[in-house]
Amino acid sequence: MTTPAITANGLRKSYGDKVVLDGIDLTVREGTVFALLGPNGAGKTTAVKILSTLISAGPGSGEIRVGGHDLAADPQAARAAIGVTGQFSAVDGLITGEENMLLMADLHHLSKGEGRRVTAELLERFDLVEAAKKPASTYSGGMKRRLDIAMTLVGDPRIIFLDEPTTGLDPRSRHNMWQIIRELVTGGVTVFLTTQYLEEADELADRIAVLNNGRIAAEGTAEELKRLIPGGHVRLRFSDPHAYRTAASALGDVAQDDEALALQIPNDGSQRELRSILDRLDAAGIEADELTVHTPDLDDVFFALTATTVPAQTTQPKENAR
Ligand SMILES: Nc1ncnc2c1ncn2[C@@H]1O[C@H](COP(=O)(O)OP(=O)(O)OP(=O)(O)O)[C@@H](O)[C@H]1O
Repeated sequence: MTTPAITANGLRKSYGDKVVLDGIDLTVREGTVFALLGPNGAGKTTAVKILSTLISAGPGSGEIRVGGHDLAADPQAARAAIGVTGQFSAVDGLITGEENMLLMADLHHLSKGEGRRVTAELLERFDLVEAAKKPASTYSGGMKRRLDIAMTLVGDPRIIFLDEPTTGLDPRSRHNMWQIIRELVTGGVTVFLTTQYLEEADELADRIAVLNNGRIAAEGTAEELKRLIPGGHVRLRFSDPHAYRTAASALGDVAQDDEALALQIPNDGSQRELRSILDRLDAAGIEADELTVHTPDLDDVFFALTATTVPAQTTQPKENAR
């Protein structure tokens, strides 16, 4: 197994007596997208700032490793492996997109020729050739974000932190950004993303952690998280009323819709529970005309986990599935 791109144990940070991160553990596998989700003020940006060496972790934090380097012992080496874009963007509005890129190439000590070559290639890749000679302040939100990512890639980072990369973008620009992120990952880059958009995490992330009240309220794949909360069910529809009634009695505790000849059975979406329903139908010699599995969407999960009345869960998602 390869070394994870990022690991953090017991990450803590307080401002005065306000505890922002209360001991969070994170592991991000290489070449994957990890999404840190949370409501406003949950501490997402703080976590990104610590992991990307912009601020130090609080006292009592455990070991943090980024790109294989211990952040406390060798922050410089970790810094060389990462790129950061987002709320604290490096784009200078007063100079052109191209000049921003060339400046970045200088910062990375590329030769003049190499800097120009990389700049031209990235401007092309991020569809910024036409705008290259215009001041960055004239760019749209989507163009600025693309320039920001292009600037980050000048240093050829293996790990990229994207802090709310699509906040404020229109749907088309958001989809463009998602495509860019997917291409980065296809190229082997690890992406650590923060977002308030559940749809974004659902679309992009291999794993999602929900941050709430300074702790990880839950972590897993989108599917695992959706299974954490009630509301999932299997719906069976029949065309034959006799089969419908036989199924209802074979399955026992089910909600019946006599008009639609449909049965609704509470289910966590797991293969085991689904098999048990199918086995009972088989044993009764009945076949449904239609079977659909409904899992709650990530919105349901987010609201359930970040509601103030819900206590933090720190165990593995699968064990909390029911
Ligand atoms: N430098 C600072 N000094 C004092 N408090 C701070 C500082 N930086 C952040 N905080 C506080 O820490 C908490 C977490 O902030 P953070 O920016 O990490 O949240 P976030 O999850 O990124 O929120 P958002 O989605 O609104 O960006 C907030 O209550 C914020 O006010």
